[in-house]
Amino acid sequence: MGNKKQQVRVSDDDLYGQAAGGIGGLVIVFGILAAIKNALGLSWAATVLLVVGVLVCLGWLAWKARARFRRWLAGENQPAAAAKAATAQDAPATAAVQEAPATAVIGGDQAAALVAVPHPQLTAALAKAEVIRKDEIIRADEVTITPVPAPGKGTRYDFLVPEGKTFRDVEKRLGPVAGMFGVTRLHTTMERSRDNDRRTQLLVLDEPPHTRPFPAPTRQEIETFAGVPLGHDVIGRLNGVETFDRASLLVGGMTQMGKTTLVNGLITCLLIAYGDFDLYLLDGKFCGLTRFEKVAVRYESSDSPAVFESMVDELNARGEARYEKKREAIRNRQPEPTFKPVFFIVDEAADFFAHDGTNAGREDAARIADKARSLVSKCLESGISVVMLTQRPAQNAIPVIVRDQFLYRVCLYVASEGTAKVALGDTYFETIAPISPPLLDPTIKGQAVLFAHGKSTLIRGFNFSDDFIWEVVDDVVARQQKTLEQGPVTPLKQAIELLESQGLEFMPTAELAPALGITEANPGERGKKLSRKLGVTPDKDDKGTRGYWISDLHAAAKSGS
Ligand SMILES: Nc1ncnc2c1ncn2[C@@H]1O[C@H](COP(=O)(O)OP(=O)(O)OP(=O)(O)O)[C@@H](O)[C@H]1O
Repeated sequence: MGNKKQQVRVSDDDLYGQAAGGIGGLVIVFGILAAIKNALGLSWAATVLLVVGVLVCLGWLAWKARARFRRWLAGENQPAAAAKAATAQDAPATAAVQEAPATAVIGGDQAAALVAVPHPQLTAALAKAEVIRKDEIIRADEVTITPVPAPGKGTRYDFLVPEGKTFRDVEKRLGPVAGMFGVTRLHTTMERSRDNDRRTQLLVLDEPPHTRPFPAPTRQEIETFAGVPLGHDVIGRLNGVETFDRASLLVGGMTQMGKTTLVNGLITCLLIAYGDFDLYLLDGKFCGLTRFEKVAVRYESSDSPAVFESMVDELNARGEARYEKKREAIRNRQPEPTFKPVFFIVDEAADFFAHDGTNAGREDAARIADKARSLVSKCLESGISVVMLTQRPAQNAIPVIVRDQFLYRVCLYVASEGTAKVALGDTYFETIAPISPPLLDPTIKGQAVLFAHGKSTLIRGFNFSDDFIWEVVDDVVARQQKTLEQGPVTPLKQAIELLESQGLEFMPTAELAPALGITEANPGERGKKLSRKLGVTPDKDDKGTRGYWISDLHAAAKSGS
C-alpha cells in the first residue's frame, strides 16, 4: 500500500514539473520569436514561417548527415573477401587464398544483419564441380588451409561441406574437383575424417605424385605402422593394409613396372613386423624371390604348373587340417584354435594357369584353377593368405574364379582400362574416386593403385637395398634357429641332427627308421610309421630310393600346424 501511495505522489510531481517546463519553454520560444521579429522588422506571421522553415531545413541536413555516417560505418566493416565472393564464381580455383571473416555486416537503412561468408575459392570450385548447389557455400570460418612441405609439396584443405552433404559427395566428384584446382585426379587425395561426416580433407599436390622418391622406411617405421605397409603415399607417409588376416592380394601391372620389387618390399615388411609366419614362395620368374629362400618353409623356382599344383595341394591339405581342428574345437566346446599365419606368394602366376590347347591341357588347367580358387577362398578362414603377381593381367590370364577371391588389389601401370579391370576388379571404375592405372607415369617404377576396402590410394612400393633385405633375412634365420634349439626334442629334430651330424643331404627310410627307434621289418609299414612320426611326406633320391631330404625336414620343423 505504502508503495502505491509513493508511486502516485511521484507521478503527480512529474506532471507539475513537466507543466512548468512546458510553460518555461513556450515563454523562451515566444521571447526568441519576438527578438527575431524586432531584429528583422517582420510581421508575426512572417517571423513564425521563417523560423519554422529554418528548423525544417536544419532537421533535413541532420538526417542526411546521419544516413551518410551510417553508410560510411557499414562500408568500412564489409570484408574484401565478401565483396570478392560475389565475383568468385568466375575466378580460377587456383587463385591465392584469402582469409575471410565468418560473417559480414550488411549496411543500409535496415538493421544490420549477420550472414555467413563463403570461402571464395572452395565455394566456386565445388559449385563448378557440381559437389554443392549454386546457392550453397563452403563457410570461410570452417576452412583451414595448411601447406604441405616437400617432397610431396602441396596444400591441405580442411573444410565442412554444407549441411545435408558429406565428404563422400566430394569424393565421388574428385576428378572434376581436381580439374577446378587446375590439377589431375592423381594430384588429389581425399582423407576421411573420423569426427564429422561433413569434414573433408583434400590434399592437392603442386607437382605430379612421386616425382621425387621417398627414402625407404626404417625398421622402426615399419614396426610402428598400424598394419602392413606396401608403399609410400603421395606425401611420403607409409600406406598399406591393416592386416593380411583373412585377406589375399593380387598384384597386376605391365612388365618392368616394379611388381617384384613391391612384393620384395612386402615380404621384408612382413618379416620385420608380422611376427611368426610360414612363407611358401613360388618364383615363376626364377630369381625374383630368391632373397627369401632361407626363411621360406618351401621355396620353388619354376614355371611348371605341376609345381604350382603340388604347392597348392600341400596348402589345401594344411588348410583342411586346420578346418578339422576348428571343427574339433567347436565339437568339444573349446575356444577356436589359433594358427600360425601362412603366406603363399606366387610371382608370375599367369603361367600356371596356361595350357597347350589340347583337351588334356585344358582339363589340367581347369583342375589347377579350381584348386587355386579353393585355396584363395577357403584358406582365408584358416590363416593362409595368397599373394599372386602377374605381368599379364589379360582377361583369361588368371581365371575369373580365382581372381574374384582377392580382397586387396594392386595395379601398377597398364596400358588400358580393360587390363586395369582385370587386376582391380570388373566394377573398379564404378567405385568411389577410382584412380585410372593407364594414367600413371610408367617411368615412375613401383607407382601403383592400391584398392582395399573400396578405397583407392596411390602408392609407390618400397625399393629396399639388398643389404637391408639380407640383414632382415639373417635376423629371421637366427630367430628360427634359436626357436628350434630351444624347443622340445622331437623325432623331427632328432632326424635333422642325425643328417647334419653326418653331413648328409638325404637319408633313406631304411636307415632313418631304426635310428629313430622303429624296428618294423615290413618296408611299407616301416615307411608309414616313420612318416607319421616325423609328420613329413618322404621323397626319393636320384636313384629312386625312398627317404628324407634335409631341406624338407627343415621346412617341416619351421612350419607349425
Ligand atoms: N619403387 C621403386 N623405386 C625405384 N626403382 C624401382 C622401384 N620398383 C621397381 N624399380 C625398378 O624397376 C625395375 C623393374 O622392377 P621389377 O623387376 O620389380 O618389375 P616387374 O614389374 O616385376 O617386372 P617383370 O614383370 O618384367 O618381371 C627394376 O630395375 C627395379 O629396380
